[in-house]
Amino acid sequence: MPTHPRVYSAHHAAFAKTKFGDGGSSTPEFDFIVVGGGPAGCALAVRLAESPAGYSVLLLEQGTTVEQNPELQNSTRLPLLTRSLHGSSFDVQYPTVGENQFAHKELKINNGKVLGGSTCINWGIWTRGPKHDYDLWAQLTGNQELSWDAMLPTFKRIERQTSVTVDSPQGPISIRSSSESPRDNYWSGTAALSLEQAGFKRLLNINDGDMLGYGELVENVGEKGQRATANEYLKKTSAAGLEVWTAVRAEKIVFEGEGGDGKTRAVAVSTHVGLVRARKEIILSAGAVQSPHILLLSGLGPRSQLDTHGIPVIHDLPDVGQNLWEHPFVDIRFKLRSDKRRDTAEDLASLRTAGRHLDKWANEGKGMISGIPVEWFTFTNLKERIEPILNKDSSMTEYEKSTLLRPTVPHVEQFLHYGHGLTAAPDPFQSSYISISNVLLTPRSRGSVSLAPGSFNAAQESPCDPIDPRMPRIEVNQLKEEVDREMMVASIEKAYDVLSSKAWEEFLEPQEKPSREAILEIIKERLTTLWHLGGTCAMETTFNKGVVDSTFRVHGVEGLRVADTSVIPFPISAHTQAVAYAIGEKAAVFIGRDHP
Ligand SMILES: Cc1cc2nc3c(=O)[nH]c(=O)nc-3n(C[C@H](O)[C@H](O)[C@H](O)COP(=O)(O)OP(=O)(O)OC[C@H]3O[C@@H](n4cnc5c(N)ncnc54)[C@H](O)[C@@H]3O)c2cc1C
Repeated sequence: MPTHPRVYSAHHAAFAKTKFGDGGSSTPEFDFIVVGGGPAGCALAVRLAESPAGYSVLLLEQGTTVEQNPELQNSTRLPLLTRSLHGSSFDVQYPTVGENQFAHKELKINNGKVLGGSTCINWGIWTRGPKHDYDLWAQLTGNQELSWDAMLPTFKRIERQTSVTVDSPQGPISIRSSSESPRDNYWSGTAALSLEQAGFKRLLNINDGDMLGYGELVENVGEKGQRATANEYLKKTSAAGLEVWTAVRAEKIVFEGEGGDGKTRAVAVSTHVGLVRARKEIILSAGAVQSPHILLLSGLGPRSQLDTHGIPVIHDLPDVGQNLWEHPFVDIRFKLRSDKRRDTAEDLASLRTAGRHLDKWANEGKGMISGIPVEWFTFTNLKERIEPILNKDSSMTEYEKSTLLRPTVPHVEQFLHYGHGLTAAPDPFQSSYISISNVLLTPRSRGSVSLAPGSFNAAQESPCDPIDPRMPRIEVNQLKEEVDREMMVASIEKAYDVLSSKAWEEFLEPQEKPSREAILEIIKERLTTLWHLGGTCAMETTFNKGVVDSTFRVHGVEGLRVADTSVIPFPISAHTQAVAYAIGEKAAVFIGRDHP
């Protein structure tokens, strides 16, 4: 793979001998080891390696590369084909436990398992999030470098606008808004009008920090409609000190020092192929499920849980794996009248029409396949609706008040699909749809990642298939809290208003707005996840001890950080990839400062 800096795969016969010597006689050593090649890990490893300090950096990824899997390449290039990657070798599909879910479903949560992480299998929606979330991070952690004003230059370092704009930043990840896309969506004007008619205020840019209203989609897609993944960081760097190992699974962290609660230092990563030492630091960027899982397997976590699994306690950290948040979502669909059918995502499920769209994209770089069939987003604050529920709930903490009841925060997001939405099976021969996806951005419900029976013993065994990750027990507890259900109901009611508005009258078959009870049944049937996980190694705040400090250093040990969406203390009102890149970028700054 010539475009990347030195990339080695453990699948190659010579790998073990080259890296670990004959019979494993040597232990490779780097200044820094970054575990996990998703957006946070790639941004962090590249920025560290580009530092003038001349660090040597090893990036470890359990999956293989897109280039090693040519049969999946087209699907990773085109966001609209994302669905075909679900269940492929690039996808972990984390199983979850369903007992506390409102819908009692055992979800399988897709997650990338390939160099580039979930950016290779995601939808390509690009949202930085509201400035008020970052300002609250800064306020609650006491670190002003996490405020919106301090994050803005970080986002500009990541992004590259495909159109020429006045203040055009030039980072590795190309982004564009839907009006700059050659997608040529027939429904755009009608959809915008319907949002106006439903009372939404037009936003000029959904990424300028103020998000209440409706605005255009921004997507991380390059000039030819190709998805920009975290691999862009690796392709664009010439840093000599960066080495990438793929198909290598990190099992646990190895410590030296006193143990117990004394000074203990992380010095090496035990992988399924051998031990690798870090002279300065080890950083976990393995995502919101695997970063806490690796900590637990290494002896950092709630003492009682570690004792139950027979894992020697390095440091008692009760919050590891707790506070798991995610964004639940539910599609509402209205049928297009049969004589009004035009291009929608259903076309891609029919060979005849999909061929036409594929040809158009291949020959002209245009058409609906050159992006996702979404153009408009809405963001709504529901403070007035949820305050009465929270006021009568005596378990409501100050922390929850400070995050949930802000008048500026978007509680729910909606996006308009030209097609059947993300959760329904395509139905090309029967009918075609316009859908609204309703996303709960600020759930109060929390889940957890914990050790599954046998995890520790399994982690000791070696070798095993490097791309078969260890599975912890995952509870997401979607809509467990009443207030979460209320926010979802409010969003769905609004979705009915939008799709029943005058603008859609001649195009859509009418549907009566269901009762509250009927909406709850719809939610039960269609509830799923938007694959945004976070919070499991949260930053310390005024209210919570957390797992890491505000520069992502793990409490109680030295030489170890977590840098990925796990550190986000409360659900951010945004799709999470831009935030993950920003966390990787920030971590490089914090680490560089500690190791001049
Ligand atoms: C189907 C889908 C659609 C999505 N759509 C969007 C979207 O449109 N917009 C958006 O903003 N976000 C979206 N997301 C979410 C976004 O992609 C993630 O939030 C983001 O990728 C998280 O980044 P991360 O670096 O924290 O972790 P990840 O992307 O999960 O990367 C972690 C990496 O670590 C590796 N790893 C894990 N354990 C180990 C180990 N033990 N050893 C070695 N390597 C390991 C994994 O293989 C993976 O490559 C979507 C996600 C999915 C799955």
